[in-house]
Amino acid sequence: MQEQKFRILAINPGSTSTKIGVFDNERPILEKTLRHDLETLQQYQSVADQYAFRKQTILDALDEEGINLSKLSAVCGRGGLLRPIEGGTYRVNKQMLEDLRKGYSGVHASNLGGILAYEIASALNIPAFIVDPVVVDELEPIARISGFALIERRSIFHALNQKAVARRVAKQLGKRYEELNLIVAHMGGGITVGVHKKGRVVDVNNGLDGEGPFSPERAGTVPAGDLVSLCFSGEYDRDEIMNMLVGKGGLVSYLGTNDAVKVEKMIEAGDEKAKLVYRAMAYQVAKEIGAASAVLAGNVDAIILTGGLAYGKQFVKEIIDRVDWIADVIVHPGENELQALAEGALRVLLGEEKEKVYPSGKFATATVLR
Ligand SMILES: Nc1ncnc2c1ncn2[C@@H]1O[C@H](COP(=O)(O)OP(=O)(O)O)[C@@H](O)[C@H]1O
Ligand SMILES: CCCC(=O)OP(=O)(O)O
Repeated sequence: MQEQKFRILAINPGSTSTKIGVFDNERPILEKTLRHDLETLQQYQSVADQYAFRKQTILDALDEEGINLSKLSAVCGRGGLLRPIEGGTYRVNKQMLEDLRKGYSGVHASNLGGILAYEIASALNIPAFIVDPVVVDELEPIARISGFALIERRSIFHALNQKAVARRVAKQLGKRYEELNLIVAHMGGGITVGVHKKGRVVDVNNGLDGEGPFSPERAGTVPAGDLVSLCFSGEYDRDEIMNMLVGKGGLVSYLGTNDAVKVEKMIEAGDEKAKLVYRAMAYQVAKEIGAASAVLAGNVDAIILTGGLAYGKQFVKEIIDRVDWIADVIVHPGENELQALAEGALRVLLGEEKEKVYPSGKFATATVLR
């Protein structure tokens, strides 16, 4: 029988970039990172306001590359802060669009993924999907306890890339993902460290707004009492404080840039503050990996470092020096999200997997305290 052929456009809006890919089945024919500098993004009041800018940037890039939109079979976007759901491929529907537009579980660039996919796909009369959104929730009950009864820990992380890279490493090791205990540190605009226990992410820091290592643009865990004092100092409103934690935290707050490549240049030029802060970011990632190894009681098959920051040789070395006593460290710089999006859509188009209907599972009617 002749192989079915599908052309899929994958769209991955991150905090500092929009990545796009065009795939013929699983074969990439175009992959492009459209970087957005801080000044450009800061012109927009909210992530939702960036929609028209990002859509035009995507369409211009496809046009420049000579991609004929009418040849597309489907568009797949990275899913955002929806209701918590199990992993899988979901068709973009009305409820999903509503939740993405209002930021049901918060605001993040990936909220635009499903919206951009839908808008581009519906003009072409083809389906739009999302795969493994940032709200994939497989936490064990013990991991949900925060330490204060009104606040529950939430699973918000780089689910798409963490799972895709973990599967790739399992294949390299000649095992199934479901057989292994892995710690995956995704280090991009945000940083999340996931505990993958036999194929389920049973614990992970909420990489969006206030847990775990600081990142190029996020504050991560900060001392709670001091944060409360800042909130009630009378100098800042809620949005300003949230912007400090997400977008203007981390490297941005100390060094004025979210670009680790620039920070490395500052260090090369002898900037001692830049060196200290950059090393501190690696130190906090290593600490989080140590904590993750305790969740697995030390039974760790491998530690995986991935995301844009994993290209930084010195940064990666700082982490490895602190954690390689736990398990072998495997470095997969960058991410595999576009490929993972395309493959997720393809599995459904080929009928290998059933598309899931949003919202689903035990969280379908969940309300999130915010
Ligand atoms: N070669 C490199 N060396 C060090 N850091 C890098 C390199 N390439 C990208 N980065 C850094 O990785 C971060 C972005 O990671 P990425 O995974 O692309 O983020 P996101 O998808 O969240 O926008 C930025 O701080 C960027 O400067
Ligand atoms: C919301 C968790 C995912 C995340 O932080 O993505 P970016 O690093 O792309 O901002």
